[in-house]
Amino acid sequence: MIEARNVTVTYDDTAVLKQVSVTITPGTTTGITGPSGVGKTTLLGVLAGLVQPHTGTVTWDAQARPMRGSIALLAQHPRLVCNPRWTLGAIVAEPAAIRRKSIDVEAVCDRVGLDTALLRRFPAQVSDGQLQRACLARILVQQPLYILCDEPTSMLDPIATRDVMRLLTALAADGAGLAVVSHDRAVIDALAPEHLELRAHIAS
Ligand SMILES: Nc1ncnc2c1ncn2[C@@H]1O[C@H](COP(=O)(O)OP(=O)(O)OP(=O)(O)O)[C@@H](O)[C@H]1O
Repeated sequence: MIEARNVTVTYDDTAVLKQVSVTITPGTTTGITGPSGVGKTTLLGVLAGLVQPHTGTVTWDAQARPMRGSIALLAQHPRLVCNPRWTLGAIVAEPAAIRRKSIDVEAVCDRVGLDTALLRRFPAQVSDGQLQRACLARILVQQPLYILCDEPTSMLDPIATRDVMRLLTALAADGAGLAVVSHDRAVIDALAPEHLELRAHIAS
């Protein structure tokens, strides 16, 4: 499990997260909600090992660092994190290429509802929702222990939102530990009966 204990993150002398504790457990989904700017994305960064807390501790399966390939981040704006020079096919297949493993691309695309014809295109040639599906397909290929999702449905229509929520639920049922950030309480309530509500506080 990922355990964050009494984590404080400060930017420019302003405390964004203050004494926050949360545990991400394999096979369960933990919702993280709260108003804009309260520190939800920052907390995901801490859980991913990308943001160093100023005080407090984070451990990954009792280790001081996450195991390589054990965490996948589903970004709020996939366009900002996907390499624009890579086709969707390369983006999806990279985790398998690193491990020199073969994958059933059709099965993976089918599971996330991505038309395989889009795999030849570059990120600039597909919609946000299609790119989001490619990122989900990449996560299926990676098979991480933990999936950290930042507003996973914010760019999707209601049908795509339902599909993504079903997929995330299935991934947790398969044993992944999920953290899902959303400002939408309906999404959090549907995915994660257990949730952490971050509240704005007076900076000090
Ligand atoms: N690298 C940084 N340097 C300085 N301030 C930052 C940095 N990253 C985030 N912040 C600030 O920290 C606060 C929390 O940002 P964060 O993105 O974690 O909030 P959030 O709850 O995810 O917001 P939203 O719901 O709008 O996406 C914001 O006030 C933001 O301006």
